[in-house]
Amino acid sequence: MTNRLRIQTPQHESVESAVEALVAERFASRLFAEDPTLWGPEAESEAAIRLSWVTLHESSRALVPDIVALRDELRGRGVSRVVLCGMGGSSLAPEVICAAEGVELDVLDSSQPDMVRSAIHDLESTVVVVSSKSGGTVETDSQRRIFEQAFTDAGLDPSAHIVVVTDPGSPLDEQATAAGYRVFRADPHVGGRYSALTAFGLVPSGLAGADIAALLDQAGQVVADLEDDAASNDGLRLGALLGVAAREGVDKVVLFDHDGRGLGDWIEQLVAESTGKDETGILPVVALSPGDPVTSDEIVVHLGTEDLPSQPWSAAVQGSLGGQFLIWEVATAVAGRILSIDPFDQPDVESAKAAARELLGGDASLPEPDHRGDVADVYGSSATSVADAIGELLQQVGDREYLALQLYLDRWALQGLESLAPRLAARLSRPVTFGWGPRFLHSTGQYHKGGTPVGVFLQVTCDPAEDLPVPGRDFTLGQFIESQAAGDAQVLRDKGRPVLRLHLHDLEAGLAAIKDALA
Ligand SMILES: O=P(O)(O)OC[C@H]1O[C@](O)(CO)[C@@H](O)[C@@H]1O
Repeated sequence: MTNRLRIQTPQHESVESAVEALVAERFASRLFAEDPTLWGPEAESEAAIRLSWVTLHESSRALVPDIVALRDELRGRGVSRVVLCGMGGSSLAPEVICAAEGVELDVLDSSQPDMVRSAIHDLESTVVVVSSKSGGTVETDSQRRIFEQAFTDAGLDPSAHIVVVTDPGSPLDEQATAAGYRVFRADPHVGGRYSALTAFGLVPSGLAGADIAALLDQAGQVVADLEDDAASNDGLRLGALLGVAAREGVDKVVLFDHDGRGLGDWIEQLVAESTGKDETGILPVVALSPGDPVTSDEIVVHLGTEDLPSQPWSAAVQGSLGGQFLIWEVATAVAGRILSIDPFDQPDVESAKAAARELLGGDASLPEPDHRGDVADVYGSSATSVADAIGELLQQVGDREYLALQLYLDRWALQGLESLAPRLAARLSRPVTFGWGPRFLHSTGQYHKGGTPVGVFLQVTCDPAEDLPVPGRDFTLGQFIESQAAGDAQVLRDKGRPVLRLHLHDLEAGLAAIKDALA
């Protein structure tokens, strides 16, 4: 498939001169030579260990035969269902790769007890890929423990059904090696959100049946263009467009994927976690239809088409999936350069994790609700009904603000709730993002806490139908997800942002009340 980028901007000269400056300083060839000095002295040490993604189309080749052989061996044993346990960069790329090829992959990126429990079935024919770069992400570690227990209870050997992807020497590497699991060690010089073409993207996708060799070929085909110090370089042009737009205050990017492969969710993490820091950045807004409402501070990007949207700031990006991964990674690195931020760290993600750890470990107490109700408890508002609390929150969405809907619910069971976002955006005439918790904490979570401080937040949590203990830990998943929501709310409030949390005791009635109030 031909790769093609079309852009439209009212600031043609500024974008052109940004591209010319990048060409003059040989940004592209230096990036592909892994030059860590491109983002300034403060970013240099992190960049020095994060740039190997530019060569993955070649260096990841060696993985392909091993993954295909394991897939054949598993299928020979009747193991064909693949569940992926992993958060953010450890799960978003495989989700897109498998969706693009129409192969089944159950992506379990949640700590919601009902959702995790619903993944435990057909164990005899299931392989669980446990993916974590750091090897310390609590969601992933908890899922691993739960599956180990489930396999053992079913009389199955966990080592015959669990495959691990992690960085060499991580705590997970050590545990998994000791337990006799099959371990794929990823390239440690690639950050999570740039890891689509490492073992993190390839192992689960390949086991599920995707053509991973073709994906690497596709990436290889765009390298010559992307490393070229030329004004025609699509990575430079897209990055310059995003960076210049953000500098002009057009700092939200609406992403609509015409191919329906969910590429927007992958770009969302890449752009939000890479740029959303130092109180600046680009907020991605995933659109559900090409006609979703757009505000004047948004740039609209359509994926999988050559047809430019009609908005003044817009782009159309067409191409193979492997090519798109690389083009967006280069563009994000370029936008980071233009915004003078380090596109390879995520400094504010840790603050919410730390707050959740304190709440879970009993070092801090969970907040009491401001109002207790039969259907829902209210936190962060003096209102005594769902409708009034939401009404008050929406009052705080002014001309500069955006609203973030953050639902810590079972995303498999409640698919379709995403449509609340565009409907609300039409009502408010402001951008509205939608995130399933805790998935979004590893994606837009960095931007919400570290980016431009104009977010207004609605959190929804619920009593699980049935809680799930985490084997070997002194907490349940229900306690964990509540601590995650409360921890994130605490960090946001400390930063002066409005956060309303509605905790539903009756899921159906609570969601109906929320939908009514938002409508
Ligand atoms: O692969 P890990 O180490 O489990 O991390 C998962 C995700 O968590 C983050 O570190 C932070 O949310 C992401 O950058 C990363 O993709």
